[in-house]
Amino acid sequence: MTKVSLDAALDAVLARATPLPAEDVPLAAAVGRVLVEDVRAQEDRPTAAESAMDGYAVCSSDVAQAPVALRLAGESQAGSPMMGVLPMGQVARISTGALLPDGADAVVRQEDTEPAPDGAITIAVTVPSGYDVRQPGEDWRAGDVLLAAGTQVTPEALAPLAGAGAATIRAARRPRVAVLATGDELAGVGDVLPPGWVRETSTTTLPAILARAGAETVWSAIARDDPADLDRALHLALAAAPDLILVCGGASVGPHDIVRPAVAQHGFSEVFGRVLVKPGGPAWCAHREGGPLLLGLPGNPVASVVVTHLLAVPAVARMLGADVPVREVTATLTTPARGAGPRLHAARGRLTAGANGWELEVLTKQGSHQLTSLVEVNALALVPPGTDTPLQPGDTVTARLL
Ligand SMILES: Nc1nc2c(c(=O)[nH]1)N[C@H]1C(S)=C(S)[C@@H](COP(=O)(O)OP(=O)(O)OC[C@H]3O[C@@H](n4cnc5c(N)ncnc54)[C@H](O)[C@@H]3O)O[C@H]1N2
Ligand code: MOO
Repeated sequence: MTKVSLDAALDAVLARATPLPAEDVPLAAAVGRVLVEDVRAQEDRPTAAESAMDGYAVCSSDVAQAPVALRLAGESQAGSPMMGVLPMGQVARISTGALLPDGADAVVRQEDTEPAPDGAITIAVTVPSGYDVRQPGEDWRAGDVLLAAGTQVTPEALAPLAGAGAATIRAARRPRVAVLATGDELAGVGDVLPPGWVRETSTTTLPAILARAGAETVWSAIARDDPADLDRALHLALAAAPDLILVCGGASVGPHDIVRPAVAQHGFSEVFGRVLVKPGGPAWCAHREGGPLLLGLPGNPVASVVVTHLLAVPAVARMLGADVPVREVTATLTTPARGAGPRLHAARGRLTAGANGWELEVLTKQGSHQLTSLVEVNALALVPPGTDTPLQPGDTVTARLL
């Protein structure tokens, strides 16, 4: 069984996590997807000169001697432009976003006008040409690349995509994940808890973490520590055509840890067998030609969460075609942080913005069976291997954001 550093484990996982085939994605479902093609604007934005304010479209030379009363020629509303040309010496009522009539070159705001006798309008101020006018193409020109291939779509970027007429985008499809929890002692969240059993947490938690990363869980189940049950569950998991399988539990060295041989029977070969990280030491990885990738997660529920963040989330990012983001900051410890001998210690912590930069509190109850710290955790303190003396408050540590 090969034991590797966390960096080597991540390299091995990423080497086997390739971007998935592209598909057309409706805009409403595009957040988190990574573009495989540039998105170009279909037309200029704005398409023509339009008003930035509610008021009156004028010819700036007509109001050079303001105050001046001018005849009202008509109205240009957003969506219903004024037809024809604005006659010299006249104004047109205009609303924000309405097309500027031909012959006008500026807008006077409503507040700077007053009604005058006979339906005329008194313009109280002078305005230069172009005043309060949105110029055609000032946002972008037809054909401009708005989002380049490789960009990951954010909720905010939906506005320019929609504004540019991109009803669909081309992006790698979402990774499909299967999650299998194993153990005779696992009870469902709503079940009566028999003595000696424990409520199963991973089939709820891990899909949620991976959904945030952009994956969809297409299958999940609990299997018993029984070769036939496990074999059947693996058949079903594979039938769901996943790109990534997470198998939780049975990773360690006990007599009921039968997952590795069961997986091998399905044609998988081991990529690595243990990782020098705490929690998560028994994490392992297996692969078979043509996929899927399989990550074996330690049963201890916190270890499975930590390994999902450290290895499965980057794999999902790579399958989506994204750069694997390094979301790390240097933080000052407000509590001690222990090392874990030759292993990297990924201690659950709470990162906050202090007066002098990021501060990290290592949370209490660091046992990998203890769920309490997951209520507050928002970062992992990465204490390097070989840290024999605990780090102290005031020392700095690398914090990985979750
Ligand atoms: N002799 C050794 N014993 C153990 C070692 C070791 O190196 N030598 N490693 C320890 C570490 S570290 C971990 S982590 C666990 C991992 O063990 P397994 O992957 O075989 O997990 P299980 O034995 O099946 O379960 C461990 C623990 O977690 C609970 N569990 C399991 N699955 C779930 C789930 N889906 N939801 C909630 N809780 C779960 C299970 O009831 C056990 O309490 O091994 C140590 N032992
Ligand atoms: O490393 Mo285990 O994964 O501590 O609980």
